[in-house]
Amino acid sequence: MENPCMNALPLTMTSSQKQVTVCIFGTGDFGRSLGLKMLQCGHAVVYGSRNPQMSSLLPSGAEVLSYPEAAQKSDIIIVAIHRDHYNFFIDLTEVLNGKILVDVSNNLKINQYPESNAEYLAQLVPGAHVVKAFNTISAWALQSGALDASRQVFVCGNDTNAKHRVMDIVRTLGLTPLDRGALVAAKEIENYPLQLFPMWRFPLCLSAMLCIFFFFYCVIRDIIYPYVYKKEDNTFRLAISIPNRVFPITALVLLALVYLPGVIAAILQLYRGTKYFRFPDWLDHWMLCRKQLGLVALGFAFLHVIYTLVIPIRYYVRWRLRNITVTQAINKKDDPFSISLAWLSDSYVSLGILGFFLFLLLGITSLPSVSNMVNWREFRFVQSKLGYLTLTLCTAHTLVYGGKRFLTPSALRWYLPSAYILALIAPCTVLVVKFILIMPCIDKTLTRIRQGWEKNSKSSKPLLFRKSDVSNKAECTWASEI
Ligand SMILES: NC(=O)C1=CN([C@@H]2O[C@H](COP(=O)(O)OP(=O)(O)OC[C@H]3O[C@@H](n4cnc5c(N)ncnc54)[C@H](OP(=O)(O)O)[C@@H]3O)[C@@H](O)[C@H]2O)C=CC1
Ligand SMILES: [Cu+2]
Repeated sequence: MENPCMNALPLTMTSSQKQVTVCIFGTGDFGRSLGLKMLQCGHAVVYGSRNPQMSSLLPSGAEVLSYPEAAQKSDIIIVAIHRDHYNFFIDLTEVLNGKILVDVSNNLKINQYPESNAEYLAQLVPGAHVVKAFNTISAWALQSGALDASRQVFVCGNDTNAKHRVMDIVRTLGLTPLDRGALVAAKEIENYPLQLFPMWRFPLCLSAMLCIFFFFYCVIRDIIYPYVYKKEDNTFRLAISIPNRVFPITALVLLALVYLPGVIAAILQLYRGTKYFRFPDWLDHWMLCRKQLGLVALGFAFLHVIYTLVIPIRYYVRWRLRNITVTQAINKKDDPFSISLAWLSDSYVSLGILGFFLFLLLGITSLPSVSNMVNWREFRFVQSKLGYLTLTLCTAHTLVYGGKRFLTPSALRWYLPSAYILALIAPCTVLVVKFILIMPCIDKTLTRIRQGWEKNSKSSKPLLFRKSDVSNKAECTWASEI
């Protein structure tokens, strides 16, 4: 069987680093799991507990003592206790002097206390070197070995030596330490496990809103309108026809919204004549979640593909085809073959296939494992050039589908145009503005601005960059160009 600890050991580790005696305060779930992992990885473990005799279910091979006794056995003490119970540390300040205290605690709410738990511990035991670590690893993951998704351990602390010793222990457990700097970073580290998909919230809410809007729009046009005017019951369209309209529309609008902030940012930079100005908050946030927007759009495009593939087996479609054929046979009259319709239909399908293929390619290259393997230029090429090509193909796919139908007055129902017309507004706007921006005269100015040139170089002072600005652009892996 594979050794649970050794599969990720760094090459530089020496055997002496492995044989550390670690003290763990608290014999609860986390203390037990971490102790077991440490024992498996060759460390000696001494537990500190309120009731050493009562402690059960502890990993065999570990010693259990009272808190003050256990503290004397090691100079690294992992505090696997909830913050509410830290008071007893006041009585241990002497014995903990000069020791490394590792705070693993989490809270129930973001920013629950004015200071981080680690800083609070440091205030209680001023003589100790407090290091924050391990809070992003769950007891369950430690026990089950299911650490693939969360091998990273954020570490921070004011004493560099103490921090490095903790990072060495983290490595011996087969985990990857990430140095987050001084102890002030503890608050951010403690908030991290409490976040619920922060970057996904906006894309998911937006797509839900778009879906709901277009769903009701289509219901009014395709179900209520025929019922009112022709007494036709089209409610069966709720199952496939309408979703297969809502999903591609949502996908196309979301894909356009991936590229819209980049276009807005370019216009802002041109207008201000400098890149050294902050973008407004909303634009900043929008740019940071472009990758998630793109992936949600890809999900909807996927649904559209599946819904389209089942069209030939639908009862309604088979009935209509049979009916048309029978009617033509009875009337002894057939439809002449229309070359233009054949062209339209084939181009529509072909544009859809190519658009979806490039869409998939964009999605795949935005995955960290793939994007880490390409250089910045290759990445920009895929995300920007291929991205715009995808948007163009998908927009053309929709335009060809509608053809002239979109513009005939009979397409209006209660003055409402086809939902596809609305869907085309965002992508067409992005493509037209982008087309203007890549005109040589404008593109030249924009490139100069991005290289640091300023229109009013004397008056404009550089402001601090934001996360989404140039320095961190690489983080945003769906669309990289602004
Ligand atoms: N469970 C998890 O998956 C994770 C937990 N953590 C953090 O690890 C710490 C421990 O969590 P967990 O093991 O789940 O919690 P538990 O409630 O299971 O264990 C807490 C331990 O704290 C000790 N303790 C000390 N003083 C007191 C007191 N006054 N009242 C109650 N218990 C006391 C107890 O050990 P004894 O009886 O031996 O004194 C107790 O077993 C927490 O800060 C938590 O946020 C972090 C990441 C993941
Ligand atoms: Cu389509």
